[in-house]
Amino acid sequence: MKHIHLAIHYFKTHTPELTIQHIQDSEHPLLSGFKAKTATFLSNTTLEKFVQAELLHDDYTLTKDSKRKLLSLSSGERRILLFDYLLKNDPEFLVIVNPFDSLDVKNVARLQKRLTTLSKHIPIIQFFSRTSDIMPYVQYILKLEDNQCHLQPISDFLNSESYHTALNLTQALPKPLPEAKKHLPHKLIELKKVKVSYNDKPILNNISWTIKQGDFWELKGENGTGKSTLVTMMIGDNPKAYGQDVILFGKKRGTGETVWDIKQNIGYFTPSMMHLFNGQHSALNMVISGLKDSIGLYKTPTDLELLLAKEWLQLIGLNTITNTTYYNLSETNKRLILICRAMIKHPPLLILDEPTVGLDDKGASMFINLVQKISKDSNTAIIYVSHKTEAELKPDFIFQLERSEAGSYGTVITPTD
Ligand SMILES: Nc1ncnc2c1ncn2[C@@H]1O[C@H](COP(=O)(O)OP(=O)(O)OP(=O)(O)O)[C@@H](O)[C@H]1O
Repeated sequence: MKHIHLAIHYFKTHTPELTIQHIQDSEHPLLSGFKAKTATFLSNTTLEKFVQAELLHDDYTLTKDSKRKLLSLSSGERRILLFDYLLKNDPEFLVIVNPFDSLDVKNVARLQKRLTTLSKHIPIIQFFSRTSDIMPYVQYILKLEDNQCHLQPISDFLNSESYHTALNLTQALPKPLPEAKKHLPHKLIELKKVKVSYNDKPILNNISWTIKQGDFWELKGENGTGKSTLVTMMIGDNPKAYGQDVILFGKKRGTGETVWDIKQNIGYFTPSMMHLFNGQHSALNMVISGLKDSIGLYKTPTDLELLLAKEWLQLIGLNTITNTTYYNLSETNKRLILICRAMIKHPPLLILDEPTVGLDDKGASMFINLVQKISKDSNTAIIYVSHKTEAELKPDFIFQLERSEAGSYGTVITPTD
């Protein structure tokens, strides 16, 4: 029997669970194969349930063989474990929600192969953000309109899609406030022969990396090679930096500087921090709050601060929505606002950890445009961590982590156009 496989554009406003309910209730003749079947969800929400079960009830279902806690695994390792577990249990039909997020190229290929095999035996529904993630076996795009299911052949959908929307970034990047100017060394970060191991397992081996003012770096490496570990060394969050040759903003780690001193110099963004910002603050106040290092705004801003935040919103074309509640913005606009919030102080270093995960093609393209603008027009150094190759990114250098028995070692690559 040939199964129907669907893809659905993933919007955070519609939970996959509710959409699946509509599909199962639908009388559409092509959807009858989903009725009265139990869906297995390969999703972050499912993963989060296992994490909570571990934290709250000492339930080690996923990690009982590895004897490691889920939270001590890298984000890719966690997802692979979940997929292995769920796929072993003979699902009746599968719902996969952005299944390739946080996976390296090899793991993506491995999962694609397994899904292709499974598609011969069970129906699969894929929620996607990036069109390039849609699996070749998918026959229809499903759209919900007024709770009714509409199917469009995949070829019609792909022919009608326009993938890239550039942000019209003609304006200059707003300048920092005059008092924000700081004297920092040309070499912002210096790591020399850094080693990290966890429970005697070597993770990083002799990593030497210098990040200078204004550099634009992409940090790459397979799942579990130590990218996040390396980032935590730089943002002052990893005690393993003590006693090693780690110089952050001119000061050797462990010579009296506080984590706060270090973080003052860093703007940081990763999608998992989005949940911190679900308050009722306006878009404008969210940007200004970047000057105060607070989540919302609790003090009346000065006229200069207001003007500066408006310039940032104007840069990204959102000057008409200054008073809109951040919560009600689209996913893309929320992220653009959070980058402006991180950048309003012109921090010496901006770290973006898998920043486009969950964005659709247009959103990712706009986001990358803004990152490029920041790299060209400011003295802020950027570290961009990602598995996804974004053709438009164009970093100055790539720091590539390669796995070895003795821990990962790092290679500097200068991309050629
Ligand atoms: N606290 C910890 N205890 C034990 N092992 C750890 C701990 N933190 C990280 N590790 C291990 O160190 C290795 C590197 O993890 P890290 O999160 O830095 O990798 P990564 O390159 O960011 O991976 P990914 O691409 O999957 O996010 C992994 O194998 C991880 O399981």
